[in-house]
Amino acid sequence: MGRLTEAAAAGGGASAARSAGPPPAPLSLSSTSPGCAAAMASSEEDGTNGGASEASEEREAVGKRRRLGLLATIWLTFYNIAMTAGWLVLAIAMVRFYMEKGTHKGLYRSIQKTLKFFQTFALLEIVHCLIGIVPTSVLVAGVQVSSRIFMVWLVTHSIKPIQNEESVVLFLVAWTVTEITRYSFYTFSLLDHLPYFIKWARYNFFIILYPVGVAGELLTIYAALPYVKKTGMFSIRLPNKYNVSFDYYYFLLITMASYIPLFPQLYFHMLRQRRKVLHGEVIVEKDD
Ligand SMILES: CCCCCCCCCCCCC[C@@H](O)CC(=O)SCCNC(=O)CCNC(=O)[C@H](O)C(C)(C)COP(=O)(O)OP(=O)(O)OC[C@H]1O[C@@H](n2cnc3c(N)ncnc32)[C@H](O)[C@@H]1OP(=O)(O)O
Repeated sequence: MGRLTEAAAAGGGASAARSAGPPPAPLSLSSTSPGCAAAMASSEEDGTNGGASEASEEREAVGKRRRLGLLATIWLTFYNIAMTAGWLVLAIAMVRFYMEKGTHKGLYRSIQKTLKFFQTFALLEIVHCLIGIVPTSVLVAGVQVSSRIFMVWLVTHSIKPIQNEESVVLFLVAWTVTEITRYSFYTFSLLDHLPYFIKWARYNFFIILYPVGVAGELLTIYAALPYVKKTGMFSIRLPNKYNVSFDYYYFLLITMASYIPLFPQLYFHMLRQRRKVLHGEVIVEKDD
């Protein structure tokens, strides 16, 4: 039996509304539940939603907002405006730095406080999913946010010699452009005034920016390896009274390897979202 799991959201873009129905399955990176084969069908072809009028979309948006609750809507609007502003400040600081100095050396040092603050603040995204005020899967948001926190605090902040690597600029630029687009998308969606170019940017930029960001992150971890091996930082050697050992060098290697299964899942998740939001496709789950 086919089961409709994601309503086409083509017209109104993504409104933050979440409340009706249970939270997404937390144990799958996919937006579809395990054991089900997801089949994509164009709403225009099957007529499930393609003909929805603007009035019904508007009613749907209003209904969603009501269910979400005033407090959650106010909080999310504040959160998204603050995050858009934060990443804009970061973008301006980076452009100004490069224009004044003509080099990327010292860039990370000059913007690190703002970066750390706003990227760490993004941990709230996991909380938003957990308490159900946004419909994103906890696991998808968790992998996305924790990999960023890891890059910021346990790699770039902690391993000073790599801060001037070109790869750091690569992921900084990818993150910054992505987040300005993403948070302004959420903000305008909540305010029901989403310009098409922001929606378009949100669901097209990632096609290039995701691989660029991932390349920047992996190259930065790679550049850190010799230093980590030489210093033995964050590692615990035997013998010790707890009889535990931990090698940060190998941890970094495992983290790099974990991009191989995890990144494609995030990327394909975004491609599915793109088809849903820009092309009005619906996902129909088929139970085995
Ligand atoms: C401890 C060591 C860990 C190491 C792990 C190592 C493995 C790592 C592998 C992964 C690598 C990731 C690397 C990454 O850092 C690289 C980059 O980011 S490069 C830059 C490019 N990146 C991107 O484009 C991704 C950006 N990220 C996202 O889009 C999201 O974070 C993501 C969770 C991936 C996807 O989001 P989602 O599925 O939720 O889609 P939507 O955003 O469209 O949202 C769905 C609905 O929820 C509403 N929503 C969500 N958040 C909000 C909000 N803040 N305010 C209001 N509304 C929100 C949204 O509107 C949608 O609503 P609706 O369904 O009603 O339309």
